[in-house]
Amino acid sequence: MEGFIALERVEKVFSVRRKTGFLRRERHQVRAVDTLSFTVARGEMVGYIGPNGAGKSTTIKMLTGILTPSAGRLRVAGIDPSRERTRLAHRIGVVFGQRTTLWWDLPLIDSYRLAHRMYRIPDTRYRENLARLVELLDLGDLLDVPVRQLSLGQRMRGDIAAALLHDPEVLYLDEPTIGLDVVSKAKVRGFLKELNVERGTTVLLTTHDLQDIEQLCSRVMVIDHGRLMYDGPLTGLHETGESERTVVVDLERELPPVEVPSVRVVRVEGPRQWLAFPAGRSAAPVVAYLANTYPLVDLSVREPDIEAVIAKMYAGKTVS
Ligand SMILES: Nc1ncnc2c1ncn2[C@@H]1O[C@H](COP(=O)(O)OP(=O)(O)OP(=O)(O)O)[C@@H](O)[C@H]1O
Repeated sequence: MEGFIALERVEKVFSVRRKTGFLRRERHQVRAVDTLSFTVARGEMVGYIGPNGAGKSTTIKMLTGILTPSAGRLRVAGIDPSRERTRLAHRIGVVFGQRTTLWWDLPLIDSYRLAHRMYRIPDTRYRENLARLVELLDLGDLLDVPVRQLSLGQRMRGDIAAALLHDPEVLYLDEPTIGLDVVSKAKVRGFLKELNVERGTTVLLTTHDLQDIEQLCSRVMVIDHGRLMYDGPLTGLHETGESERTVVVDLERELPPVEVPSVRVVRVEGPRQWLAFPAGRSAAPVVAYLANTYPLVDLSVREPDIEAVIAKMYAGKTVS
């Protein structure tokens, strides 16, 4: 089993009690993660996405050692997380967008001082890292502000710095841009990109915001019902989801819907027409046919909306 992060047929089954009647409860099992196998190479930045309840958080919790797998084999940097959780903690950083690890009532800097001692970061390294993170994440004016007074975007940047003070080789990010405004999102994304390129930090990113994935990850894994449904480049999702690309044509004048083999006209508005065809096919023959047959003024090809593609995948097509 190779890879900096490696899972081999990992399972996590929860036993839950369900109320089935007055005073009656039955035990039943929830298979949150089901024979999951994948590897992530050192320095990769991978998106880990799926609908609510798909098993993403459970996977991350097993990767940090908080949860022990029910079956299978799991390694992070050669370490078995649930057996050597403390040793692993020095090599990984975790950011949960919906929960802060910072001390709510204390100034931001106090949480960093605590991390300094908790991770036993050598003094010089701590000072260097703090200075670099404060600069890159624009935290200079915030260090003396109590965490509860920070805006969501400021707090998120504060949390990211806290997760990186001890120079982790792996960073798990769970919804790092949730609730942030456009400017804060751009800041966080810009920083993560730089971190990955300059430090070679391996990043596993869970998000519902597909722009995070589009802008940061060349590889994406889609999980549903605890199983891996797709693993590959983001562009490949279009084909998997059997979505459609759209050609928008501007004709010289209003005309009846154009007729192009294997293409549907989905909308006509004056001289402008919208044509749809399967995303997996090349646009070249469609464009050539249109140019030879109709009086064109302009033409553009639009890629399918990724959210729609994923929604289609979730609607029942299992692909591996
Ligand atoms: N401690 C637990 N006890 C019982 N069931 C659990 C526990 N933790 C998670 N589950 C169940 O396991 C499944 C996967 O949950 P998980 O939190 O991993 O999903 P997720 O993909 O992270 O979802 P979300 O996007 O909503 O955070 C769900 O059915 C959930 O109810």
